[in-house]
Amino acid sequence: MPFSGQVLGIEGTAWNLSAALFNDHLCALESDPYRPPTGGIHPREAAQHHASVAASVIGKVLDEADDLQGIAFSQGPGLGPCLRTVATAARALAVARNLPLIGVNHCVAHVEIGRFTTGCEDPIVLYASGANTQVIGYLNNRYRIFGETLDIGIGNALDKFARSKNLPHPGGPLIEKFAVKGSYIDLPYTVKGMDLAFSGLVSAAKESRDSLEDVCFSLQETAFAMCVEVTERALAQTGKDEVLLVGGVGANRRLQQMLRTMCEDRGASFYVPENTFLGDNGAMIAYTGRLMLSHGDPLPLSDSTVNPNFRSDEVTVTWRSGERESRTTGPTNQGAEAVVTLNGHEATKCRSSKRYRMPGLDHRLLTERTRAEAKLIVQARSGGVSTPVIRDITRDTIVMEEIRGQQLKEVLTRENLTLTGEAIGRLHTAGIVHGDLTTSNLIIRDQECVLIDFGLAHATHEIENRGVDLHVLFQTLQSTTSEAAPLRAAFIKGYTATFDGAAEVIEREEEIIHRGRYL
Ligand SMILES: C[C@@H](O)[C@H](NC(=O)OP(=O)(O)OC[C@H]1O[C@@H](n2cnc3c(N)ncnc32)[C@H](O)[C@@H]1O)C(=O)O
Ligand SMILES: Nc1ncnc2c1ncn2[C@@H]1O[C@H](COP(=O)(O)OP(=O)(O)OP(=O)(O)O)[C@@H](O)[C@H]1O
Ligand SMILES: [Fe+2]
Repeated sequence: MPFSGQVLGIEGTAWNLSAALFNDHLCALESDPYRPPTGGIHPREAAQHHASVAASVIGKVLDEADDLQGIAFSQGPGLGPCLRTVATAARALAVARNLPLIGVNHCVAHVEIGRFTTGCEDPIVLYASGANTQVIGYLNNRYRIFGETLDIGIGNALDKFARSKNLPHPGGPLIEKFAVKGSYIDLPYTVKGMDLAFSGLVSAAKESRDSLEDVCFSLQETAFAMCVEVTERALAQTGKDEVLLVGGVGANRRLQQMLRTMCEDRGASFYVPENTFLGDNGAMIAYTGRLMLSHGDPLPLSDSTVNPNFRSDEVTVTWRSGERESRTTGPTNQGAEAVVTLNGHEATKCRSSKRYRMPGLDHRLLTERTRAEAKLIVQARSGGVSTPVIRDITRDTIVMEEIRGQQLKEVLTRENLTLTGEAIGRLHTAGIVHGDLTTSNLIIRDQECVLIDFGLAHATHEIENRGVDLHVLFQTLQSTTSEAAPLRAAFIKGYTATFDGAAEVIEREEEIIHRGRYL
């Protein structure tokens, strides 16, 4: 029998105390945002705000209830004091009314309300909010994180910059206004595989002596181009053909436009919910809570402790059927950033201009990456790493030997992961990091692992960069197979055999996984 009845959802992970009532449609939604008088969000003050308005906000929504069946709340991620305030209110209500309690993952809720309100089915999600910047896709009953920020969320990055210019919180919408009158200047662009970092960009923007309009414009252009690039990468890797934008920063028109352009050029569909459902809101919690309850996921009170670092891939999704069949790729390999044509002997890799990004940025990325790629392929070969032989190079094109073998993603065995570990160990010994270690950039041929796609590679001995190399690979394994752990162990075996500094890098990779995102 289909589930009927209403679920109350309470959201309060950071700036917005919001409650909603969901049946098979939204019945009521009330919010009371916290606005810091100065500076950014102060967790304790925000929690005090939530505590002082909760009764009235929730009360108004409950006035509309006539068939209440459950109480859902944001269990995490978010700011500890805020989460605890909301959880306390939710527990009290559930006990008083003898109703089931449902602990909702806030990130999953952003995705679910986005799918519901736009009607998309199986998208690659760009979740761009204050605290989070993630590229998410559904696989084997979980929302997998393909890539994410390695330091701060994009919204926090924008807000930090705005604060440094004495603009009030939240800075994102104001930056969007100033940007309208700006022109493009170069700022640091940091993409590592499907991960991103914003700190360097924010520091450079803060220090820039150009006009506020120009810096706001270029900050947006650079940060958004980074997000669109990793989203396109996830599309190319998974073969999915829908993109969904969620999170508070999703309200930005320029970000929406850039994603729409990228999707048009790739033949994918772009979806974005209306603003009410983009930033934090109670409706997303009520809706997702109702989905969970109707599939039998209530939460015992003893398990209702909040989790400030709750990640989307920790949730088993009980309410969705499998992902849709992926599209098959055509005769040319249209990767995320280049078109590669193979003729049986040679591979011609031509980097494509991207309409979504500024011509200046586009030209810079194409030239820098083509040049760096050719140079590092040659250097890696001299360090004993198997790579294609380079035959020719122009501004945006490299002609190289075609490697005839199987992509690692097609042959994910322990033996092949050990071969991969050996190759990466040699690469790191040679002082090079690959920068994009996904399983389609590793080709297994004649009992060896050949490395291709050095577009994001660089020469460095830094442990952090090596750690990120491993992290990108392990994340790909995590998001594409159900037996990531033994494959990871097999990789480490090979890596340790060919690289003296392996232990330190493996330790760093573990640190990267556990690093908090709420800086
Ligand atoms: C865990 C949870 O607390 C957190 N929530 C959160 O970050 O609030 P959200 O409502 O999703 O996003 C707020 C961010 O969204 C930015 N923002 C809002 N409108 C914007 C605009 N037009 N352009 C750029 N940024 C904008 C704000 O500057 C702020 O940084 C999250 O989802 O990560
Ligand atoms: N030298 C080569 N020999 C054989 N196949 C190749 C070669 N270079 C590239 N390819 C094929 O083309 C695909 C795309 O190449 P590459 O990864 O270099 O481009 P890309 O646009 O950077 O892709 P992505 O961003 O998705 O990693 C590879 O996954 C591989 O299948
Ligand atoms: Fe959020």
